[in-house]
Amino acid sequence: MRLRNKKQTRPPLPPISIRSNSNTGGTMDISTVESLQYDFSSVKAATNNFSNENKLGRGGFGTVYKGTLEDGNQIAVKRLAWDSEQGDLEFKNEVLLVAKLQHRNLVRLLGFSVEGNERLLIYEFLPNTSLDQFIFDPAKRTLLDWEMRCSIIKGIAKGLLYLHEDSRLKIIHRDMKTSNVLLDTNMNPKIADFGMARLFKTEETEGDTTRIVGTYGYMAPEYAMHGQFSVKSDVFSFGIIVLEMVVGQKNQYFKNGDKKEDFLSFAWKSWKNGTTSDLVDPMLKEASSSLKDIIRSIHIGLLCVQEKVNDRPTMATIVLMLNSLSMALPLPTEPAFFMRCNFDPEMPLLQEYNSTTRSGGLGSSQYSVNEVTISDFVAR
Ligand SMILES: Nc1ncnc2c1ncn2[C@@H]1O[C@H](COP(=O)(O)OP(=O)(O)OP(=O)(O)O)[C@@H](O)[C@H]1O
Repeated sequence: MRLRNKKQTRPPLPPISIRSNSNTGGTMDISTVESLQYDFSSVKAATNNFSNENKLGRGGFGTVYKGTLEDGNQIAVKRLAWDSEQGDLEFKNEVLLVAKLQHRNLVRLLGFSVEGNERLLIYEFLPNTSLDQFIFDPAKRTLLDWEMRCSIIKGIAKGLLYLHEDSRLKIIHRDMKTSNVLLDTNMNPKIADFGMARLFKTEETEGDTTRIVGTYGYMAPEYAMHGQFSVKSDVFSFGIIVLEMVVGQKNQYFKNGDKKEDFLSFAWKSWKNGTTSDLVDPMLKEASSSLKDIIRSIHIGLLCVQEKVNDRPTMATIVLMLNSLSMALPLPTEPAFFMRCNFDPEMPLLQEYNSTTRSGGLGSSQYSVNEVTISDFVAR
């Protein structure tokens, strides 16, 4: 059941004109807006006044709370750290567009609430939280056997394909990472935070931007360094996720016994030396009879993180590669970031790039390898 909407308390809003990248855009009437609009005070009550006990986590766009509606239904409420100049109407336009994107592998946006400067997004609640909390946790990781990891990888790929090609809009996620993949009760993956670049009024079409939304370690170099984003920068991030799923470690560095090595460098070195199985999570190696399939996933991951943007496959091709084990795969070329030689694991990955490629650049100390979302900075 939906919370009481604002029909009785607000003057009617004008019809909203929907902008769309496709030809299917049109004009949406007031009833559509109102069906998605939640009453602010009811959401506040559902989250117990945005209490700390209900806090699920905090990301680059704001804080997420668990909420329980009067009828007992659970929701996740993202209280946006709103610094955009975007007006109410434009915000509502964008929410309407994003809410229309519905797919089994996307977190469902149920609605929104606006009150003064407050902006809330209301999502379906996913009790198993995010993939990072499983794959990087030594105990929980054991719950993810190869079959499950493979099905999660395929689900993420399908969700991204929908965003890139199959939805009415062409959405480039720009911040794909394991913490943006939520898991439902059946461990079906659902991509979160898609459309945030739209809502925060950063440019959404392919091209150059001076406003970077993304997380170090997952960001394609052309995006991190030059603000150039495309579906292929999402493919790069997807490749990192695939590798992390197989390796069972964050992409910061690879723990090779007592040694720490740069994640992608080690992956590439192992591939070149024909020792790719060294990368595989020992837990998978012990339990699985599908080492060949696991190595194939590493192969696909390496194709996604290739330095040359055009060499990276599209999500459509990746879905095919994942589903058709007999499909021949091209040989990967060197990944991006591989040129780093003297790897210092304490040094954030892109600091080197910042110091060499950005004049003003980022305040380096506040950025870590893959923990921080950069939601808005002027790069050049
Ligand atoms: N719909 C949801 N259901 C359950 N938990 C959620 C939901 N959405 C978010 N969370 C939890 O809240 C945490 C914070 O989410 P949020 O998307 O704000 O941050 P993030 O993904 O960690 O970072 P970023 O903003 O950089 O993407 C997530 O890690 C997840 O555990």
